[in-house]
Amino acid sequence: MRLEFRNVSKTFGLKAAVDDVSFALDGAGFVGVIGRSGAGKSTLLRMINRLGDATRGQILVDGTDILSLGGKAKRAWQANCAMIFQQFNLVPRMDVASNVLHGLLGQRATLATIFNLWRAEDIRRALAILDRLGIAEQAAKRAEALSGGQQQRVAIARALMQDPRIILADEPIASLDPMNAQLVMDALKRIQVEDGRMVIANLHTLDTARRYCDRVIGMRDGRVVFDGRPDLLTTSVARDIYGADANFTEDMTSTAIEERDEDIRYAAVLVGG
Ligand SMILES: Nc1ncnc2c1ncn2[C@@H]1O[C@H](COP(=O)(O)OP(=O)(O)OP(=O)(O)O)[C@@H](O)[C@H]1O
Repeated sequence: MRLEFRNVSKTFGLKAAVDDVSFALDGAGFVGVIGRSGAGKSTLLRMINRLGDATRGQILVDGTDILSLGGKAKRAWQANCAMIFQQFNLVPRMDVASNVLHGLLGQRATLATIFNLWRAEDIRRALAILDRLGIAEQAAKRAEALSGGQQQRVAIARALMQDPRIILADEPIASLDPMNAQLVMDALKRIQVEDGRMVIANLHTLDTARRYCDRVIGMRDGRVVFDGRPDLLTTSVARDIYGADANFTEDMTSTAIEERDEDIRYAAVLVGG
């Protein structure tokens, strides 16, 4: 799959949240979008699945401008790019399995979904996805009873239910402690590598971008100011992206955890890796 931004801008009033952005992504990979708050990361991501429209430009997916899609074609595209959010956006009082099955809303008859009548094969698939993410035993619990890291993995499971080509993640670990952040990032990475799906994640820390991404896009004031491999993200490049002064240190964007042995073993058990 080729995803190409061509001179894409999005303005709110006079403010250009995304300003003449062009880049192309070829094939599956893990792409991180970094930049300080207000740089335009969310706006960029939301245009890809048409949660927000662009003011100018084209977003080409295998040659088709997805910004020009309407009606059924637009919905089909949206089903192909699932989104996960910082605040998980689950239905808190609903059980985990039903939350996951909600990934199929729009693909199944409305009446059946209102009454929570799902096909046996859908239920089996939801449970298999939960199992893959290491949270099968939570399937019958209410979503609100789970930890943040578990809830985010439920949100990932719901996204996978759509069988999307792209997973868009808007600050997926910003509300999580470092341990749970690692579990969630490991789960996203596995999905990207094993399934060959493209993952595009807005990340608020440099160390996460370095550790998980194949490609990093750095934004500042709506513009792309860095686009390349994570190993090219030197401190001075980072300083430029974050618009920081000479006092900038990487710790300012860091959530690095101490990698104690038991943490690593625990993570491996939970994600089944
Ligand atoms: N619906 C909106 N109406 C008006 N201005 C908006 C709207 N959405 C975003 N903006 C503005 O556009 C700019 C980019 O916002 P955006 O949320 O994309 O940045 P971000 O990099 O994702 O930041 P954060 O990490 O804080 O979410 C900001 O100046 C923001 O105030």
